[in-house]
Amino acid sequence: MNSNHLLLEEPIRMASILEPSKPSFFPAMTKIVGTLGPKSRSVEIISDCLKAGMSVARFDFSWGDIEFHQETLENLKTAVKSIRKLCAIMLDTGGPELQVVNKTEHPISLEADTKVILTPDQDKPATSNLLPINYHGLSKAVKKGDTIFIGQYLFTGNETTSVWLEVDEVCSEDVVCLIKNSATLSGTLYTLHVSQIRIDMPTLTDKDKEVISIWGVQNNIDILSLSYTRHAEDIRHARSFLSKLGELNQTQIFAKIENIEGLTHFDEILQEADGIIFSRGNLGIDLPPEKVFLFQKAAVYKCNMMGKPAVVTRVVDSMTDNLRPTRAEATDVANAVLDGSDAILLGAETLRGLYPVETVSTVGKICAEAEKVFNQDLYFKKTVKNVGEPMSHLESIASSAVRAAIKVKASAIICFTSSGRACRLIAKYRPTMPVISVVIPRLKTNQLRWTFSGAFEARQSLIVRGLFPMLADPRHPAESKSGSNESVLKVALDHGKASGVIKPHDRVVVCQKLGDASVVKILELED
Ligand SMILES: Nc1ncnc2c1ncn2[C@@H]1O[C@H](COP(=O)(O)OP(=O)(O)OP(=O)(O)O)[C@@H](O)[C@H]1O
Ligand SMILES: CC(=O)C(=O)O
Ligand SMILES: [K+]
Ligand SMILES: [Mg+2]
Repeated sequence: MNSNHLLLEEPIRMASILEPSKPSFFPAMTKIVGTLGPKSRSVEIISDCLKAGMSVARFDFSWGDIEFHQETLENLKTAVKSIRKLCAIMLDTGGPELQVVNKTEHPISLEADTKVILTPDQDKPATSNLLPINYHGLSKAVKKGDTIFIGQYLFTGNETTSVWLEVDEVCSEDVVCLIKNSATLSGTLYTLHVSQIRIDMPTLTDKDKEVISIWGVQNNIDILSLSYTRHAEDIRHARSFLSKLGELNQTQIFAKIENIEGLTHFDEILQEADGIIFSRGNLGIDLPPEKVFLFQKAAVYKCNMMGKPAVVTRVVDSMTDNLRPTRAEATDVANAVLDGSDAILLGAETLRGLYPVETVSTVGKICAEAEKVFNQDLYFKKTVKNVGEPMSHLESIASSAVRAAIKVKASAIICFTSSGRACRLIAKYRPTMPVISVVIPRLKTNQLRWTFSGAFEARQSLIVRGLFPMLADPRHPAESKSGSNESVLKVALDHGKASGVIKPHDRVVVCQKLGDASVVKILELED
């Protein structure tokens, strides 16, 4: 199998495991995406999450309205300004998600071995034997014997509120099910999963389009997380939709793979998408449990080889209610890093969990430890081999920069870029040191006004492992490539020093263009 079965490079001294880890400014090279919700929307909590290492904020439109999310976003903006740390904004669509509609929000008790009817008639109240759902096509999609799961949105497995049903019969649009376990549905949002069926609803729903054209446009979203992506066509369609929304033609699209249909079309989806989110919450139900790891490893590997960010979800569910993850979860986070993931996405833990800040910080610490034993050497060789020859000039420069930085034990790589392309290629080779990507704004026009590029490019690299962007002053526009960019380089070095990454007498590798030539140079710092 083509996965990165990464082994530790050399045997580890047992005693070294107990040595306290060196504190570092950057919590980890692996990025953390936090879902902002009821338990993580105050300026204070958001600031603490940012300080603990969150670099992407996910706004999940499966629940909450535009006003609610806008209020949260305003708080995020305040936090970003006050602690001076960039954060990317991700809009996560609702997509073709099946939901139980319980308008009264009263708890509903379901009793094992009795029957319950799922009906698309949303005017009926939810009761112990009738559950209205938001989808008319269920009766056509299921057959007797199929298994249906109903759980609290982003259910953690800890709740006693989820229920398994077995389809007993189909009566016109209704589906009669046998309840397999007793449970009480309490809480606001319940989603329905039916394994391995095709839902004939569009991936980008009308509601999603409305949210994107209002909230998305207003807030210049950096990343669209396209829930339930099933085909490459879904991405093309979303991209064409974004392209008509002004600045959102720069928004990146991350395909969320949440079911077997998405898994089957993974290769074509990866070609079209800017990144992939392995939605293990949903996938974990659609796939047999023993197959989940296999998909993760194979898919992360493919993303790595394409140089596209791979994001893994649902790692420390138990931290929703506890200060410590289970040992299985802690190991799982580390394995996601060893597999080559770029980022970890937190769902219930930050959305409605009791310890959002501690979760970000714990996950960051586990990632940092795993990065230390990541077999970069093996990874590098595989990546070079996979690219083949002849390499493109830029790819050869990028891989050389990483190799040089490792060989001279540089403490950082500084890479100049406008499009972000060069930095991403460097990140593809998984350097063991932070890459300070200096994004040089470019003057551009839409024939109405002149603006500078760079903000999207800088924030979008916040989901790429190892990249730490810095937006250069527009008074150093890209057009001034002629000089050696000494002044910007100085700012970048100062930035690295201030953040503790670069110290006196360190070596730093710089990747930039001098005249027409792309160069990799090694600096020996004095002070
Ligand atoms: N303003 C700049 N000053 C110096 N070097 C730069 C600058 N911008 C990019 N480079 C260097 O140019 C090379 C090409 O990188 P990259 O593709 O990211 O450049 P770009 O300017 O963003 O995009 P493009 O070359 O596609 O116009 C890399 O070696 C990169 O470090
Ligand atoms: C986050 C999410 O949607 C999932 O894991 O399914
Ligand atoms: K969603
Ligand atoms: Mg999901």
